Formats: sequence, C-alpha cells, structure tokens
Amino acid sequence: MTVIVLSGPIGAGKSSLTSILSKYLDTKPFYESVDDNPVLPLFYADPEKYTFLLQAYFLNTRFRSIKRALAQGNNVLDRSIYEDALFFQMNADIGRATQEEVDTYYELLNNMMSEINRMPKKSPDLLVHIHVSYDTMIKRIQKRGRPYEQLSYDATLEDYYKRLLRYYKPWYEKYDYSDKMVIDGDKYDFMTNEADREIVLKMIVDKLKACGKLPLDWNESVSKVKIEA
Ligand SMILES: Nc1ncnc2c1ncn2[C@@H]1O[C@H](COP(=O)(O)OP(=O)(O)OP(=O)(O)O)[C@@H](O)[C@H]1O
Repeated sequence: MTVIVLSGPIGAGKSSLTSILSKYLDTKPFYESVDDNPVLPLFYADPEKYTFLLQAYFLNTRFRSIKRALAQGNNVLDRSIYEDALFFQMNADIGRATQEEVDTYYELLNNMMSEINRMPKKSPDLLVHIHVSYDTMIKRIQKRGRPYEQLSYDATLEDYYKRLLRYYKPWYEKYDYSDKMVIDGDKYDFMTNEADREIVLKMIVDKLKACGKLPLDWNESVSKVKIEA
C-alpha cells in the first residue's frame, strides 16, 4: 500500500509516469484533468485578473484528490496539493495577487493541511520529482500543443516558465511530507524509450524498497508496461 505523488514543471511527464507507475505497481492512478479546467484558459488570457480564482480552483480539486488518495491508500497522483503554493507564491511575487489574497490563500491552505493531518494516513509515502530543463519543457509544451501555453500565445510566458523552474529547487529541498527522489527528465525519456523506462522504474522501486514501502523481494516484469509498437 503506497501513495506516490509526482511533481515537476509543465510537460515534465507527470501524467505519463503516473500511468506507467500505477500499471506497474498495480495501484490506482489519480489524474488532474487539465483540458476540463474552465479557469486555466482564463488565467493564461488574463493572469492578473484570474490568479486568485485559479489557485482557489486548484486548491479545491487537489484537496479533494489528496483526501481520496490517502483514504484509498494505494495509488499514484500526477500532481498534488504540496506543490500548489509554489505556483501561487511565484505569481504573487510578480505582483499578481494582493496582500489580502496572499493572506487568504495561506489561511485556506493551512486549514486544508490541518484537515489532512487529522486523517488516519496523513501524508504520501513518496514524492517523485521529475526535473526538466527549460528546453525540454518547451519542446514538450510545443509537442502537446495546448494553445494558451505556447510562447506564440504570449511572449511573457518565456519569463514565466524560466521563473517557475527556478522555484523548484528550493521547493524540493524544503519538501518534507514524505521520502522523496528526483528523476532526470532530460536524461531519461520514459515515455518513448523502453530502456529508459526500465531504468526509471527500477530507481523508483529501489527507493520504495529502501524506505520500507515495498518488500525487498518484490519483483514485477516490465513487460507489463511495454511501449506499444
Ligand atoms: N497551482 C497552479 N497555478 C497555476 N497554474 C497551474 C497550477 N497547477 C498547474 N498549473 C498549470 O496547469 C497546466 C497543467 O499543468 P500540469 O503540469 O499539472 O500538467 P501537464 O502539463 O499535463 O503535466 P505533465 O505533462 O507533466 O503530465 C499548466 O499550464 C500549469 O502551468
């Protein structure tokens, strides 16, 4: 029984790794639907106006997911509530939230975290952070093609994305809700390369074993998550 949360920048491959990992470990995937999010396009069109609404939207959906995930106990989440304050703080730092909004956000978040803290299972077992460089992130954003995420949609996004990447290092270092590990998403292409996928799965399984979340003799064939020809 393990709850694994993924983190990482836009397009890092969190949803793909969630799918691969949950299939491999035979656990439940929890996805945050991006294309059904009604506030995201509004935010990208007018970030000054919609930062607070978007964060309220995300906090609500992530709170629901993490409560369900911790209650269910055996799953992988493609993004989690532990990461949202990073986005909020970054947007606040570039003047997209008033002091009242900042204060309200943190009060709401603290309130939610104290609710989570009252649950029988209070935190995930492992955070898997996918690190990617700006170049990889942009390539993936372009390949996936969500219109509002493209640099051609808004030239200031380059700055936004670069800034976002800078916020991850201190965030990861400070994160202490569970054991944690980093996957190098520039080096390992677990989406399309079979050998890389195997290496990444082995790293995660070894980590789970090392922190006592999987029996030492646990073994599963990677053929279960073979890349379809
Ligand atoms: N708390 C937040 N505040 C602002 N924007 C956010 C927040 N969380 C997610 N987003 C935005 O939502 C969109 C989807 O992001 P997310 O990284 O969760 O999914 P993804 O890009 O499909 O990731 P992956 O390819 O790694 O599965 C991105 O445009 C991202 O900037």
